Amino acid sequence: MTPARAGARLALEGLGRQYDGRWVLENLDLDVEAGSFVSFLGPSGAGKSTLLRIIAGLEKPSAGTVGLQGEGPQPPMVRMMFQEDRMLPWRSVEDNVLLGVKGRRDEARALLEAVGLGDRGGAWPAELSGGQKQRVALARALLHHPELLLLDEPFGALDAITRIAMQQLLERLWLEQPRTVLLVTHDVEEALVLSDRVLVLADGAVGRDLRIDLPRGERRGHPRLVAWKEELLQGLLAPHSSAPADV
Ligand SMILES: Nc1ncnc2c1ncn2[C@@H]1O[C@H](COP(=O)(O)OP(=O)(O)OP(=O)(O)O)[C@@H](O)[C@H]1O
Repeated sequence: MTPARAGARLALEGLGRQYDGRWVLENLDLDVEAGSFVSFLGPSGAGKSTLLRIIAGLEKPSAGTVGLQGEGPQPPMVRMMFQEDRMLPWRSVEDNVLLGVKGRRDEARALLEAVGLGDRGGAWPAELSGGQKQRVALARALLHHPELLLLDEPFGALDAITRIAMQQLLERLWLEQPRTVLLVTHDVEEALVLSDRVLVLADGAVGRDLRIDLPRGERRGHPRLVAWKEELLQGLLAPHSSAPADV
């Protein structure tokens, strides 16, 4: 039984974004419950990153609104994590976690411990593996106690084993601390294993909205998960054959 969770509630209404007269997102309506873990799949160019950037406030929509309701009256804290680590190479790992933050060194150390890098705080970014750098990026995002965590292909550059380890880490941290998570991924299994809900973006809107009600921990290899994966892959492959320019 999943406990009642906090985190930000998200409401998108009539959201649209156009570039050079072409609508990448169009009239998109979406409600995301506080504390839920939602993944976005979709063919390349479907607008997944654009959507996350708009929700993060890094980009303005051409139409519609983004409604964010946090736990208190103030706007919720939102943090975004990207595929590349975006660390400053001349600062230590610990100082990278503390980027833009005064003090709170003990908290940064505790977070590095939580992501399995308790002994690497004094290292330079160049001394870390790709997976370790993404752990640092996760610690840096979590230091801000985001009520909404936006993850844009955070494990896309990692090998398959490291990727599964990172998925497990992310899930553990999410179960320990309530927050809303939106994950953009190309990995259908990653989406199905981690999410309460999987959304497929296609033609500027939500084409598929799947609730994953299988118990966490029993998902990998579960027949229903395998069937969903097959179905989603078929759907994702279909548009590619008719629109090779978007692949
Ligand atoms: N700043 C921009 N100027 C012009 N076009 C843009 C800009 N940003 C994104 N686009 C276009 O918008 C569409 C959606 O891009 P976006 O990066 O959001 O897709 P995506 O679903 O995240 O793709 P991918 O899975 O390949 O990362 C693409 O056709 C892209 O070329």
